[in-house]
Amino acid sequence: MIKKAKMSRPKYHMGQNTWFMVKIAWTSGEKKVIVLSLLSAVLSVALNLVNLYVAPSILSAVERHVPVGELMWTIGEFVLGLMFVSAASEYVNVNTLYGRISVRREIVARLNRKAATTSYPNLDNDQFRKLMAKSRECVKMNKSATEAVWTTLTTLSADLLGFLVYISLLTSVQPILVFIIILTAGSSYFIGNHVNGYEYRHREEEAEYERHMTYLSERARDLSAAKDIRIFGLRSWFSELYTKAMDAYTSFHRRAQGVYIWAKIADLVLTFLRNAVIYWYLVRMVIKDGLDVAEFLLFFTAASGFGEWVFGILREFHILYRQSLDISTVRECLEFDEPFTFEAGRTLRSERGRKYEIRLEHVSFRYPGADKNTLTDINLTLHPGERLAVVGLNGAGKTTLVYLICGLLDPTEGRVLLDGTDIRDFCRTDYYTMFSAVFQSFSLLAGTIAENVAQNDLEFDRKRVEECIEKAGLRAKVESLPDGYDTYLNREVYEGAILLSGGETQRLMLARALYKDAPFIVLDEPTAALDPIAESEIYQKYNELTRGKSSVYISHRLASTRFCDRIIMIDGAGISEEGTHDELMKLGGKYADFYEMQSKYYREGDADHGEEQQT
Ligand SMILES: Nc1ncnc2c1ncn2[C@@H]1O[C@H](COP(=O)(O)OP(=O)(O)OP(=O)(O)O)[C@@H](O)[C@H]1O
Repeated sequence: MIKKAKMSRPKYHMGQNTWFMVKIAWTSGEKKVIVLSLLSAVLSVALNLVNLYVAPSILSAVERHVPVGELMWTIGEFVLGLMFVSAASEYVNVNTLYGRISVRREIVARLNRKAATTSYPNLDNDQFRKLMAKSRECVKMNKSATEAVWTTLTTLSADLLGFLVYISLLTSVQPILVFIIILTAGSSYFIGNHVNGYEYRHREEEAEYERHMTYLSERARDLSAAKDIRIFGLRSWFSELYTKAMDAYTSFHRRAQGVYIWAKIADLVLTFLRNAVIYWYLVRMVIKDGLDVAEFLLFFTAASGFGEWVFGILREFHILYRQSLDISTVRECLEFDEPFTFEAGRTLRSERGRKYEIRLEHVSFRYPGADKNTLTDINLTLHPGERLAVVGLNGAGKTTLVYLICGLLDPTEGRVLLDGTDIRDFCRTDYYTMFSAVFQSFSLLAGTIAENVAQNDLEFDRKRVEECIEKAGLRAKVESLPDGYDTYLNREVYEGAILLSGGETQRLMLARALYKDAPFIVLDEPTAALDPIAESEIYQKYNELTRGKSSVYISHRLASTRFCDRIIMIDGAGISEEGTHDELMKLGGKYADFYEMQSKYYREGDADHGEEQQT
């Protein structure tokens, strides 16, 4: 059973979204998109009018027995007119394409900016994530709403202009004709629209059948499934499933075709009625008012064409309505509320060599939707220049604490203060400049090793990059590569790029943190992927790596936290123990238990190993 997703009302209507697109084109230096769209509409109506008048004018000249020269002149004028308008129209259409792509690209850039700079909690917010995913669909291709809307606006403008021109022509003949044509074309449109909307209304159902068939045919070809298919003799089961899916899909389309036939019949009947009425009126005018053949042809063609304009206006409004829903989605995503303050906050410049203090006052934090706090009533001061270790079991809240310190999350209760000022008052982007960090999940960009360390592809201090790579213990590896510091990372983008191991990547991230040289350094399990030798090397260098900075260090290996000035143990939502390694060992609490447990494991491991070797 396919569930229908509940559609919420769009925030912006058609007019507002059209204005939004016009404003983007205007401000992004693509004014010509607007001008060319209007020009294209005018040319399209002009072309239609030339075509409308060509046959009646020549017929009228023939009827009046004008000299051959004059007749040829009339024909020549129309041919030239048609050529000129068609060429101009083609020129405009070709030239409008790149501008439209540019406007769409501007929206893509805005979405990318939003995704990269939005407040961290938004990335965890379902509504924001859905809006972002939907928005990406709305900017993906030429036929996406943010580009195709220009075609709709152009066609709609042409339809409206054509409608006005034709209405003035036809009301001069018979106003009632105008009314009848609007009525029949309108009815034909609404019936057709309702019926043709069948596929749109059932698109989820159709997509489900398609997904099912694609899955089955892909699995049948999939190498990893090939063994099971053969060993377990799944071929006939697969065929049966595929036949069932195909039958369901065919039956869906048969149902849809059955519905469409009624739209066709309704359209035929209405067109027949409309033409019959037009013929009747015009024939009556020929008999009663002496309308000549050329005029008859002109008015009959105009009356039939008028229906097209009416139909076109309704159709384009409908398309615009759907595109407007997509544009509204993009706007809602771009305008998604930011829980943090950025430009409006106080500016903050990190001063080289200056040491700062961070204080957490009665800080509690609960993830949205969670039924209990991850952290409760934390009071903690990270003193200037202090090296603080945070330890605790899995899920105790260590990373969450670090996110609160770094300003990636805001407390649900309490405050985080930087030198006495609530960090919510600062521009958050400025606040982030205070931190160098190595998190558990890291991000390598498609660029060279040097660019990844400097986080910049334009200007960077190459010597400092090399020093940081050296400190992080990656120099030998980097220098062994043919392109050294200019070696590309990320094989998805660069052919021949290299793949670093987990430990090498972690060292690279450490080099990046060192290069940034911020007042605070945050290391969340920075040695988890390192081998014991590399890990011990980092511990030995820890003083040097964090010299002149305050640091927060998370680790599960308690032996590695001994060199920190203070250790806090997080347990059951709060800080349960606090002190130096020796103080905590003396206390004999959980820290001491865990430490003993780990040391025992290693000692026993060594003993077992030793025994094994002896036997
Ligand atoms: N985005 C999130 N939404 C909801 N709950 C979350 C989210 N991130 C973490 N949590 C929950 O918060 C708790 C603390 O997570 P956190 O990652 O801070 O723990 P940790 O002590 O760093 O764990 P580990 O040692 O495994 O890295 C966990 O129970 C986790 O499931």
